[in-house]
Amino acid sequence: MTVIVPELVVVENNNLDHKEEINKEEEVTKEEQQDLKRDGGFEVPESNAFGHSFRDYEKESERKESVEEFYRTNHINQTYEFAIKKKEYYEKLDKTEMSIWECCELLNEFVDESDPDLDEPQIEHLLQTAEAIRRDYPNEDWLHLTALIHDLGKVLLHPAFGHQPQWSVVGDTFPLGCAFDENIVHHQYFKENPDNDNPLYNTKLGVYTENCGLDKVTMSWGHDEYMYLVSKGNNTTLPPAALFIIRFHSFYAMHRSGAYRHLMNDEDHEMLKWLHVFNKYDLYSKSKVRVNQEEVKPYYLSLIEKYFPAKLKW
Ligand SMILES: O[C@H]1[C@H](O)[C@@H](O)[C@H](O)[C@@H](O)[C@H]1O
Ligand SMILES: [Fe+2]
Ligand SMILES: [Fe+2]
Repeated sequence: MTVIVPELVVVENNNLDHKEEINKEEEVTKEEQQDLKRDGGFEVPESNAFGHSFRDYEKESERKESVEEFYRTNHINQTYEFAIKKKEYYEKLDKTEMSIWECCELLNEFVDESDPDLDEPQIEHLLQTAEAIRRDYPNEDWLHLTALIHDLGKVLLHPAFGHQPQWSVVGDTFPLGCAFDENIVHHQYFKENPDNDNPLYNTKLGVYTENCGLDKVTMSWGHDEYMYLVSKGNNTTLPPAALFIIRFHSFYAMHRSGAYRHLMNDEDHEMLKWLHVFNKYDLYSKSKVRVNQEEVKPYYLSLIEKYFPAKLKW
């Protein structure tokens, strides 16, 4: 199968060089971590809105306890069977019909309980990410739209979707049907997950074969997989790299820590370049500074029209 990947044009004032990171089996090294931080176009802030470093799950803060409780519940309940059932139920896309922008507005109501870096309504996060990436990659309009929609799957929290609990919608994701990797946030809570004691699921490969490709992997159920299903099921014309970003942006153990390389194939490594670009904006654009929605709305409406039908099935 040939997959068309948009060419990664490294913008001039952007010295992020992801080429070295591809096809490496080992964990992301210190140097690579530095590379991820270094960027002339986008200034990576030292601290989040609470004055702490980003994604510090151990740091005492007003959100630490609730975030940890979130992951405890998430890690106990996300099993291979659970994820498969949810996917079967939601991939029918028979719950409702609405436009992308309507969905963005629905997210005004929700704050993500898994996030140590942000307690703003989700629509702010979508616009902050999209506007930040648009500034540095002005010509990649598909990437602006990907940023705008990447978290729309959080609409599963909405009463119209059965009011799903936060643990089955948000937070980092991880493969099921094989051993849980130590790089996953609050890994200790997997001890209470029934799959952890199941010999079918608790080995390195579990139900998978070496380098089978992430497309074959059942990830913990949540907003990533759901929005991927929605985008694909509504025949978006966004490129495969956009779908990969949407589907795996919460898979930090893979894209940040370099875990689960044994499940990835060559295409995954190609796509990962773009996910690395995207992640910087997804994570570090989180702030208390709000974007003027009315001002930017016409631009995003034009992108939605280019890549999606007017009404989508959800
Ligand atoms: O708390 C955050 C949030 O839920 C994001 O939307 C998700 O993509 C991240 O992976 C997660 O850690
Ligand atoms: Fe997300
Ligand atoms: Fe996000």
